[in-house]
Amino acid sequence: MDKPALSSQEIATVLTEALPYLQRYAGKTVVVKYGGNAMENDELKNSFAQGVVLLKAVGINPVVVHGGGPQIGDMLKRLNIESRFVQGMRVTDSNTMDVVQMVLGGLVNKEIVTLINNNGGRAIGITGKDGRFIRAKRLVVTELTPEMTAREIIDIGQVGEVESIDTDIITMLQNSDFIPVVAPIGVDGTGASYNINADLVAGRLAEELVAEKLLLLTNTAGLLDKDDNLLTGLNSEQVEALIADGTIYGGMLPKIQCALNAVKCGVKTAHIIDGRVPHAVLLELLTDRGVGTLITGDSV
Ligand SMILES: Nc1ncnc2c1ncn2[C@@H]1O[C@H](COP(=O)(O)OP(=O)(O)O)[C@@H](O)[C@H]1O
Ligand SMILES: CC(=O)N[C@@H](CCC(=O)OP(=O)(O)O)C(=O)O
Repeated sequence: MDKPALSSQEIATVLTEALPYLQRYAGKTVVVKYGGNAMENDELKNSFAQGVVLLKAVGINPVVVHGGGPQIGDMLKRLNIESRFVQGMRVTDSNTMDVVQMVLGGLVNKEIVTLINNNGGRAIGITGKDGRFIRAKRLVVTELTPEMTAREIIDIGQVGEVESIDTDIITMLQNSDFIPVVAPIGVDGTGASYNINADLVAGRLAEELVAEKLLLLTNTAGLLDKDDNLLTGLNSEQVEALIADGTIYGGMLPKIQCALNAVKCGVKTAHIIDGRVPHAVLLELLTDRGVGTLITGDSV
């Protein structure tokens, strides 16, 4: 069925609605985290790539950080390697690390690069090992179960946290009109690889670049309350309360933590948005319609 055409006036309204946003964000950096769960189908992936290319074309600097958790999970299953998560992080032994590098650095990264390039952009895909630009260290995870008398460290293998980020390679690519596409793999001083949750990389990169915005695309309407209602705006105290009462759990934990850290560290706003909505990035950035949860450092 043909899509209903917009009238000329409606088209003009859409374009003029975008004008103040285009003026506000021109020359600014926007870090977009594209979660593996939001890469549901080809149409969605292509509309994401179109949005990123459009931003670059109008003088905004998008930096894409992608995940690929479900894609890693599928490949591990095909290879009969069992996988489990502890506090939202994939336990990563050396076989799993190999698969993480193949899937994130190879398949997913190059698929996004290809989609952006096919839509007329110029994307360059990198992992944190390129130029050693994401320095990582082992993430220490602890737990306290009723049987324990004190918190204990759990070994989750080659899972990393970001130690430092050298933004030179990103700014160099931006200045040459390329769109950086970053896979969340870090490296330590010995050259060992680390599997880092993509939200953590996106948040830290947004901080280091002092980005205007951090957009975290996921597979929910945003942050939901216990009755699945969308929470449109939250500050750090409200978020802490929702973590404490169990409303925020699993994969949403690193997402919300990195959004909070980012806004505390100078990123103007962070948004958790519905990556299942076609053109979610453009709707969030260039229209009056926000499409998810806004996180700010202060009261909202
Ligand atoms: N309060 C919450 N609101 C929305 N989603 C939540 C919440 N708490 C936990 N989640 C879970 O977090 C998931 C998103 O995180 P994740 O699976 O890591 O996605 P992504 O691949 O986009 O990073 C949601 O699909 C949902 O299952
Ligand atoms: C340590 C850890 O859990 N790393 C993630 C990296 C990918 C990721 O973060 O992907 P999403 O954004 O799609 O969830 C993983 O192995 O799944």
